[in-house]
This record gives sequence, C-alpha cells and structure tokens, in this order.
Amino acid sequence: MEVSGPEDDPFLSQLHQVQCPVCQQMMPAAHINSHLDRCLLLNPAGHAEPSAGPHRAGERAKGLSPPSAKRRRLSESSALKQPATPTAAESSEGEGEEGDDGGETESRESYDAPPTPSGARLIPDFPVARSSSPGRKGSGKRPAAAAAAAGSASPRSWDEAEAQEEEEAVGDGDGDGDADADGEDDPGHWDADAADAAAFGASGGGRPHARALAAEEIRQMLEGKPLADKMRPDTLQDYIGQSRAVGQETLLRPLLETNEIPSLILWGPPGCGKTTLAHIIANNSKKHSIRFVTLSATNAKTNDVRDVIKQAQNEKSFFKRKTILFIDEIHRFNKSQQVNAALLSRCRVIVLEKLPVEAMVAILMRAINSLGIHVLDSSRPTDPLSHSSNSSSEPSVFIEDKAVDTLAYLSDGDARAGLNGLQLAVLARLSSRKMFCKKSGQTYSSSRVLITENDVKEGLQRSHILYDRAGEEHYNCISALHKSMRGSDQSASLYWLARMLEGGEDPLYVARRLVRFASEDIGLADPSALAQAVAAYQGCHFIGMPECEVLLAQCVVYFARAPKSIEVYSAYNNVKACLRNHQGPLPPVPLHLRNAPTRLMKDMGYGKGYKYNPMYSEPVDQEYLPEELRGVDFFKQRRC
Ligand SMILES: Nc1ncnc2c1ncn2[C@@H]1O[C@H](COP(=O)(O)OP(=O)(O)OP(=O)(O)O)[C@@H](O)[C@H]1O
Repeated sequence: MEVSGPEDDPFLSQLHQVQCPVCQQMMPAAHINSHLDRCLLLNPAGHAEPSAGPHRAGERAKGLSPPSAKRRRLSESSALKQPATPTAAESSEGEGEEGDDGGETESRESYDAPPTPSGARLIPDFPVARSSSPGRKGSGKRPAAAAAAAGSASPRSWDEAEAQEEEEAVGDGDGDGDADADGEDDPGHWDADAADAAAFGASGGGRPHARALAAEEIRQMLEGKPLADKMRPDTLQDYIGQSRAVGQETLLRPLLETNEIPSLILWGPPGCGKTTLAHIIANNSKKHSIRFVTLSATNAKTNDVRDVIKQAQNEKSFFKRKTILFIDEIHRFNKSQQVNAALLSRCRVIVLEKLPVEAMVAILMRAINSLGIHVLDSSRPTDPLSHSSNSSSEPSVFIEDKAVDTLAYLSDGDARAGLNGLQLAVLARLSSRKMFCKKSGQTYSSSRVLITENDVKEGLQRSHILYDRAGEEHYNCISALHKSMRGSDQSASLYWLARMLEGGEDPLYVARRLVRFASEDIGLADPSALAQAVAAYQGCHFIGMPECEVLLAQCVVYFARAPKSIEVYSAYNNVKACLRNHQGPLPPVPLHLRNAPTRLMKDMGYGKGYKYNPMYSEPVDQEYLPEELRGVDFFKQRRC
C-alpha cells in the first residue's frame, strides 16, 4: 500500500516512545520528525544499522564508516540466506521472537535487500515440465558447488561463495545482470554434472544436476532456518508460475518493472507465493530508493500502522521519497481494523493460484540443485550406491525422481510445505546415518545416501503440511465440514472431519462447531441434534484424542443424515435485524405484559388486563408484541 500526502494525526502524539526506522534509536514520539530529518540526511539510503546513532553518523562523515550496506550484508549472509533484515515471512512466522526486542521492532524495519545482479528479465517464462526442459538452470546459484567445480581444496563456506559470486555479478560493470543470472552463460557448470550423472546413471530424467556435495555439507546447509525461507526467490526471474497474475500480458507486469506499485491485496492459498512476491517487490524497490516497510497483522496494532504512515508522510513531504507498506497476513486483522469494503475498494486484488505440480517440481528442483543433491532416473536402473569411489567430486546424496514427483504432488500447491518436507526428509535420512554403504570399511564422507519416496512422505507428515491448524486451512476445512453436513453428504462430512483431526485439530473446537450446527442448520427439524452435539462435546472433553474421534464421527454422520431446518435461525436473524434497524427509542413493553410485584406498579397499570393462559380452555386473544409491531411474523418476513 503506497502512502502519500501529509495528514495530521493527533493519535500519534499520544505515543510515548517510537523507534527510528533508520538508526533504530528509541526516542519520544514528539522528536521523531526532527530526528528523521537529520538522520535521513546522514543516511539517505535509509538502511537500518544496528547500534547506529549520532556518533556513528559522525564516523561516516569522517570516512570511518563500515563497508557499504551491500558488502556488509554479503559478508553476513549465510547459506542460501535472505537479506539480514527480516522478510515479511519472518515477521509473520514469529522469527522476531528470538530476538530480545521481539518481533515488533524487527517487523518495522525497512527492507535492506540488496540490488539483484540480474535485472534483465524480470518475469520468467513459466518453466516447462521436466520432460522437455526440466527445472531452471539458473534458478539456484550454487556457490559451494562452483567451488567444487573450481577444484577448491578447502571448500569455501556458502557465505563466502555467495559473496564472491554476487560481487562478480555486480562487478561486470554494466549492472544489467548479464553475469549469468539464469545460468545460461555458465558453460560447463551443468555439463560437468552431466558427466557425473553418466558415471552413476543418474541423469535425473532430463533434470539438471548440481555439483557434488558431501553429505555433511548438505546437512549443515539444511540446519537452522526452514528451507522454504532460504529458498525464497529475490527476483521475479526465480518466481515460478503465477503467470496469470504477474506474467507478460498482465497489467501488473509493467507496474512491477517500473516499481509503480499500486495498492495491492495479494490473495491466494497458503505457500503459493504472496509473501515471496512482496519480498521481490521489496528488493526491487531498493533499487528505486523506495522505502519498504513490513508489518505483520499477527502482531501489529492499528497504532503501528499509523506510525508507519506518519513516517511515510514525512518521507514524502521532506524527501519526496515513496514508501511501500507491506502488511502480511492481513486477514488476521480484526474486522474493525480491516474495514473490508473500504479496503477492497481502494486496492487491486491480485489472485495468485495454487501452484500446479509442474511448478512445484521446478521449485523443488531449484532447491535440490542448490543443495547439490542428484536426482536418480528410475528409468535407468543403475544403482549409484554400488559405485565405489572416494572421490570428493562425486555426489553423495541422491533422490529418486519419483520422490520428487510425489513430493510435488502431495504438497498440494504449497511450496512452503514441499520445501520443508524435502528438508525434513533429507535431514532425517542424513541424521539417521542410514547409508547405503555397499563396501565394508567405507567412511562416512564417501558413503552415499538415497532419499526415497517413503522418506519424502514421512517428511511431509512430519511437517504437518496436510493441515495448518493456525492458518487458512483451519477455516477452510471447518467450512467444508459445515457445508457437507448441510448438504447431507455423509462421506464428505467424514472426510473433512478426519482431515482436521488427523492434522492435529483440537477436537473440542470441532465439537463446539457441531453444537452450533445443531441449532443453526437442523434446529427444530430434529431437536435432539442439539443434545447429541452437547453430549459429543462432553465426551470429547472426558476422553480426548484419539478415542474421541469416533464420537465426533458419529455426531457428524447423524447431522449429515438429519432433516434440516433453518426456521428458527432465520426468524431470530429477522428479529435482530428489526432491532438493529429500528429508528428512535425502542417501543415500551406493553403494560399488560409487565410483572407487578409491588402495589405501586399495580397502581401504574402493570399487568392490568393480562390473561393467564392456563386459566382458559380456548385459545386466548392477547397481544404480546409492542403496539407498533402488531401483526409482525418474523417467521415469514423481516419487517423492520
Ligand atoms: N512462485 C514461487 N516461486 C518460487 N518459490 C516459491 C513460490 N511461491 C512460494 N515459493 C516458496 O515457498 C515459500 C513460501 O511462500 P510464501 O511465503 O510466499 O507463501 P504465501 O503465499 O505468502 O503463504 P501464506 O499465505 O501461508 O503466508 C517461499 O519462501 C518460497 O521458498
């Protein structure tokens, strides 16, 4: 969301302490504007610098400043790392909690992403299926692999290799990124791999191969941050799929290229690339000297948004500098914060789709290549594990091609799930040291590891990809269950129930929803449904999972089979609408319906004329609604 134009906000004056987004200093809110004026003059790029302050600015003025932000970042980066400053995903995933200052401070930092060395081709063509042109050669830079190719005696750390490679790319002088951003101009890089592959019969079904890496190196690279975070693309070139949203012919494409970003809402299923697209925009915006600030609705308050907006207004007024505010997980804002209709009318909604299997294969292959893992072609049944060699240039970790396909398929379009499943599968296999050693006396470093289809299935289960309890999937599945029962589809009802419970959903949560369903959808068509639901809730409470699953299953099937009635639910909604829409004071309770416990009340006419129904053998003619609602039937229509 781009913010521009000054606007006074008295709310801000109430803030006590705020943090300068440039030097990170805390200060009274009243001082931030004047401070920013000075701070930004001293540090126009707006890079966040830890422990920076006036003294540091002085150092810079005297030429004692540390290396440029880019060089610093490179030296600090680690294996396959994203920029040192937090990405939107990090803030949303609570990485900030690890720091002393919590996630809030971090999430407010401006992006400090480096300019990408490749600017020539912003949007990639969709990578074709592996049968014709597998993977993307350049999608993963493989610095460590490059070191191996160069015959480096002592393998460099990933950091050093990445730094050098980026410097080389930048150092080509024209800044157009033609230093092999996509790997096309990297002669021999993959050819040598092909030679390895031929030796082991590991052609990977036409998929490209990475350089050989020792199992221990791969294990180290996989530890720490989730692989999905490490693999987050920095450029549109590595952004796979989503051509309908950001492809050549889209309206968004030229805007992204020129960094004229309109207010956007990125909408799509989990792990399809929303945050990643924002991350790419952030990288790009750095090149255009646009500030990019990220907040996560999981922990940001309305005040935080106001704070950022105020700073953005200052930037715009004084420095003509634009700000892009990225709010991740915006659906986590409560309703009043979202102001849905108003928000939607001001934003372009970009719908990202669930990633198809081919795109998932490409994303996984990019990671597999980056890790230096070789793909085994199941159509060529050579057993690479039987090959004896102690040469360090030969691959030590393999993955079956059908394991890649299965992973791509089971990830269900969620790249995060796929990548993290891969990470767990490889780590589990490496950690258990279940090596396929064919020769006795083989050392660990020379033994080989095979990642099988079963490994990735286990990896997926361990990463709980099938159900995201805290996220969108939680709401999607409960909605699907509710609708299946309403539609009297007992099989579908059981399916959605099992999907939630197997995914770790709280059975009491499901039971509470069933209590609601019993009245909302079955109602008086079968009043015992409510008793069933309450009993199921109590039963779950007593015995817990997994025993209680069958209680819920019984209740769900009962509800799917039960007759349905929304009569009461609708009528009650009509009454609520009547009350909400009423103009002026609500009508008084008719006197004859009022209780009259005292003499005074009786004298005032309370209860006067009331007909006590049990005393009458015939139906009683008596009014129960206020005068102005006489004759209203909430079961037939909404009156007010
Ligand atoms: N289109 C893509 N191309 C390449 N990698 C992708 C793509 N989409 C997602 N990924 C990978 O998957 C990871 C998760 O994606 P991302 O965080 O963008 O998902 P998201 O759509 O924001 O999901 P959520 O709604 O759950 O937050 C990224 O870190 C990246 O490694």
